[in-house]
Amino acid sequence: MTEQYGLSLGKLLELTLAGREPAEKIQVTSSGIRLQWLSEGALLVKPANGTDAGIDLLLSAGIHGNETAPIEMLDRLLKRIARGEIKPRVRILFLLGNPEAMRRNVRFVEQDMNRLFNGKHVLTSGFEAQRADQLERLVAHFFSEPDRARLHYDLHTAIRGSAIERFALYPWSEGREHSQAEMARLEAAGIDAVLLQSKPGITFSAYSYAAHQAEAFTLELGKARPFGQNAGVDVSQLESRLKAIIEQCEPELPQTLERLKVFHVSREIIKQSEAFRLHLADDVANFSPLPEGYLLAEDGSQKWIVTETDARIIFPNPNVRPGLRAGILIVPTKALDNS
Ligand SMILES: O=C(O)CCC(=O)N[C@@H](CCC(=O)O)C(=O)O
Ligand SMILES: [Zn+2]
Repeated sequence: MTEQYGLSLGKLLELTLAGREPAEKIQVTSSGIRLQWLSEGALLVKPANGTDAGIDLLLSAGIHGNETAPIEMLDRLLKRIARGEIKPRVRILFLLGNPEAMRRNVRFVEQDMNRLFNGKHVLTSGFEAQRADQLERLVAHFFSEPDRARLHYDLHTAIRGSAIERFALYPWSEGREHSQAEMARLEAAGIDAVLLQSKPGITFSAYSYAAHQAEAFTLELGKARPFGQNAGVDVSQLESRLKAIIEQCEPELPQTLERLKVFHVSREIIKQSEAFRLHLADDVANFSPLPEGYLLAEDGSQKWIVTETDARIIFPNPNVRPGLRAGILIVPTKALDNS
């Protein structure tokens, strides 16, 4: 196939959705960029000889199969690489997390894959557990080269609408500080808020962060919609920033955070049993403020009453399995200008 139409490995998404393996697993563009199919939904891109800037960039989407806007964005970036329009100077691993859930347009098939990392998949079995294991191995291999900068953006969209549309969750690990420079980069990528975690996590970004010392983020980019219906999800600023990182032509980042809103987790609401009741309407958006004294949830004799000043709720979801997070109570870390 000519480069005008792009190398056929640029069709990672089409191949993955069709459940097809490419006949040719390695292809090289005319400028020496190497594309390698690793397994279903996994493609490695290497810069041409002598152009590698020493950065390993992991771009993942589709960990939840019905969160399609970021999958479409990665598809656009990869196709531009395969056409020779974008010339990477960083190694990139493209991962489409849960192909079967993507084909069915569902969040997951058997269980939420974004609760199966950092060792959790070995405690269970089934389709998503095997895939989480495979993704961890792919990432471990990708991040095994020494003395390189490691960056992971795990891209999502949310079940509910959000008062703050684009936001990041920044994992936590003992002894590490959240990087101001990375937060400035998020701001430059059109992310409006960041939520700092304060305990170890079991999500995909928490795995890269803790197990491979990558700078890693879950990015929430709008509301989840089916393929082809994402005109209302604006990822343009992030897409331009990723292109700039890939080509190593990023405009200089500001030294201080200007408009990024910073929150930290006050408490996670963990559903204990099927008696769990959440006292929030389905249309309450992420980041909605909750008044002090508000009875947020009950589970048998356990009650979650808001005691925090200026608390907000994100990801309220009473339909998770017992033992899993049914919402996060967050509070602002610094004075908020526009809230
Ligand atoms: O909208 C929701 O309720 C969930 C959206 C979503 O999938 N969010 C991620 C966040 C991952 C993290 O905490 O870093 C998730 O719940 O897996
Ligand atoms: Zn998600």
